[in-house]
Amino acid sequence: MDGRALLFVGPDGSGRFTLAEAIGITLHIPRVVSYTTREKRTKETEGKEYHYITESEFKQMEQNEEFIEVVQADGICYGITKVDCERLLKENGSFFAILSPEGCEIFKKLFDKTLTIFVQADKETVTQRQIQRGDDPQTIERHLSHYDEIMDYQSSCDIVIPNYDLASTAQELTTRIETFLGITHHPDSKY
Ligand SMILES: Nc1nc2c(ncn2[C@@H]2O[C@H](COP(=O)(O)OP(=O)(O)O)[C@@H](O)[C@H]2O)c(=O)[nH]1
Ligand SMILES: Nc1ncnc2c1ncn2[C@@H]1O[C@H](COP(=O)(O)OP(=O)(O)O)[C@@H](O)[C@H]1O
Repeated sequence: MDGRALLFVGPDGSGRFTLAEAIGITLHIPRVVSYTTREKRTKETEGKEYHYITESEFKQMEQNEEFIEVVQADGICYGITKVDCERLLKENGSFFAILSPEGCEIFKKLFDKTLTIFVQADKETVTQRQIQRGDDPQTIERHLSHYDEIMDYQSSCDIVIPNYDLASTAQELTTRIETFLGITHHPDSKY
């Protein structure tokens, strides 16, 4: 596909969603929203974090070949549709996605220009953030069981960014994404 896909990957709780949202607002780049069969959590909103669908709806969409890629993790299905990617590329020329390493590899093959951004934080930090976010203990344990395997993927990414101080991480990442997108600023510009 002709267009630029910015792919966020990293361990759960590292801050992928937070950074993608913040940078998306600054640079006016939308995020492609995945479909999932997992239940919507109380704090989540349909169409914001995900599109929540049943397993049979997911199967039907898969049979109709609507997905550009699908992944199953811990019994939950996730997928991104071709039509959503095409629409965002037509409207904006680029989009963000939050993906597993497998999803990133598929997108790398399908898109002309991809930038893989690995958001990194240590195990203690991601654990604390998930507790604060209100994830239940089983979910945190499930996420942590994938931590080491996901960290191994950083060597395959274009950018590896540690996320501790949110403001400075967002600023550094914005600059690096602007370079990738070929956005230049007037030297006197404050932003
Ligand atoms: N390949 C792929 N991975 C996805 C997609 N949507 C989400 N993910 C990954 O699935 C993981 C689990 O999602 P999450 O919302 O945290 O569900 P939880 O594990 O139940 O808390 C995330 O860490 C993402 O990396 C998708 O459409 N494709
Ligand atoms: N640099 C940071 N400092 C402190 N808290 C952060 C930082 N980045 C993200 N968070 C918080 O940590 C939690 C996990 O971030 P989130 O973006 O949901 O992670 P992910 O999408 O990688 O699972 C959220 O509650 C978020 O507000």
